[in-house]
Order: sequence, then structure tokens, then C-alpha cells
Amino acid sequence: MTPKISFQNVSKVFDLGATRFTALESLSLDIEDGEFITVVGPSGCGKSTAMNIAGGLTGPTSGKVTVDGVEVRGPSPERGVIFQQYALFPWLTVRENVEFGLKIAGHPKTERRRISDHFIELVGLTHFAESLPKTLSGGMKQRCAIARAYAVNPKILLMDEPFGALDALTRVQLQDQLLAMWSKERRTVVFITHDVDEAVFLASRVIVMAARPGRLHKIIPVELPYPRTEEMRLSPEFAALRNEVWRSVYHPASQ
Ligand SMILES: Nc1ncnc2c1ncn2[C@@H]1O[C@H](COP(=O)(O)OP(=O)(O)OP(=O)(O)O)[C@@H](O)[C@H]1O
Repeated sequence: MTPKISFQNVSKVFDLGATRFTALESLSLDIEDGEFITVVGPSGCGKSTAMNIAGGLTGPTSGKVTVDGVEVRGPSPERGVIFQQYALFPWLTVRENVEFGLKIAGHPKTERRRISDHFIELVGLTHFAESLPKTLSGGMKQRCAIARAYAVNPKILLMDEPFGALDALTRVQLQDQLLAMWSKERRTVVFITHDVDEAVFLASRVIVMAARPGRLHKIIPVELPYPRTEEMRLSPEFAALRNEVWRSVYHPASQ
């Protein structure tokens, strides 16, 4: 079967005038439809670069990324991107933010309302639908960003450290919520994180990258069943996986 996303020998070299810097070297990776993968690795190992290439925000120097077998050549509404900065429009309410992409796509008002109601409820912001972003906490803003990304019905969600700015408790709550949403509205998710626990809890496979040059180091399958639960976080299996990911990131030579 054709993978949903396929990185085929993808390299990215930045021309810095006197020198050239290889941010990503020969990344090859297939991601199946509906899979939830997380990407971890030391700072500067090319995680965001790889995601930006998949999102069509920048092109590779060589190799290619395909989605459903078709080469990515630019951004597409099929691929929703969520960054650490919430990137909400501050002058629009939660509902208007969630409906923004639908409006651009020409959906009629009643349809926009139906879709925004659904996703605002899924992320637990129904009581804040008419609020402006400045009145929301960081976690609520990020929930709004997730609802907005889902609303335009992308087949793929590319998430670059979306919970990086949040406190630990909010983070855990959003992880649960994101997985609940993913099980209802199955999309292919690629999620970058620096948090090893988060990487293991969310993913069916953890992609570990290494730096200088940025490259794929190891793929660690997470054979814990979904739905993932609080008990699983405390299980010996989870601890063993966390240790394996940790060692692969911080002591790659030994792994
Ligand atoms: N536009 C650019 N010009 C030159 N170098 C760049 C550019 N963008 C990224 N780089 C370099 O490429 C390398 C990979 O960057 P990237 O942001 O992909 O890493 P990352 O793994 O996402 O890092 P972090 O975890 O710190 O966000 C870094 O060394 C970075 O300095």
C-alpha cells in the first residue's frame, strides 16, 4: 500500500555563503495512513526542517516527500500545521478563529457553524466560543489552534512542539485530549517534541533523530494499545520505552 507520507532520501543543505550546512541528510521514512508518530532528537537535528519540507513550507535540496504517492511541492490545506506559538488571530473570537479556514474555503455560514460547534466542543471550549484569545490560558489557546487545524479537515496534522510552552499538568491533559480526538477523527499525525514521556505516550512509533548532520537515528515502536491510559504511564513497559528513547536521544553512540 502507498504510504500516507513518504520521505525518500531527503536532504537539506543551507548555503551560508562561505560554508554549507547539512541540516538533514538522506532521511527516508514511510508513515502509514492514520498513524500517530512522534519525532524526538537533540536541538538542531533537523526535526523542524523535515516537518517544514513535509508541509511544503520549504523544499528539499535533494530527495522528495510524497503524500499519497504525489510529490509535495508547496503548502496544502490537506496538511494542517500547528506550531508552539498559538498563532491565533487576536482580534477574532475562538469561533471566528476556528471558522477562519472554512470561510476562506468558501463554506456557507450554517456549515461553518456546524463544523466549529463540533470541534469547539471536542476541545472543550464551548463556553469560550465567543471569547477573544487574550482572555484564554495557554492551554486553551492551543486547544483553539487544534480545533482550527481540524476544522478544515486536513488528512495530515504536522505538529511542531505544540505543547512546548505549557505547564506539565496542562500538557498531560492536552495529550489525553489530542489522543481522544485522534481516535474519533482519525488523521495521520506527525508530532515533534522534546519531552520523552510525551513522545512515548502519544505515538505508535517514536522517530529518534541525531544531529550533525541531522539524520534518522532509530525507530522505536511503542506496542502499548490505544486508548492510552494514566495507568500505562506508570507501567514498567512505559518506563522501559521511556528509558530506551532517552538513551537513544542522549547517548546515541550506545544505542
Ligand atoms: N534557514 C536556515 N538557514 C541556515 N541554517 C538553518 C536554517 N534553518 C535551520 N537551520 C539550521 O539547520 C539545523 C536544523 O534546524 P531545525 O530547526 O530543523 O532543528 P530542530 O531539530 O527542529 O531543532 P530544535 O529542537 O532546536 O527546534 C540547525 O542547526 C539550524 O541552525
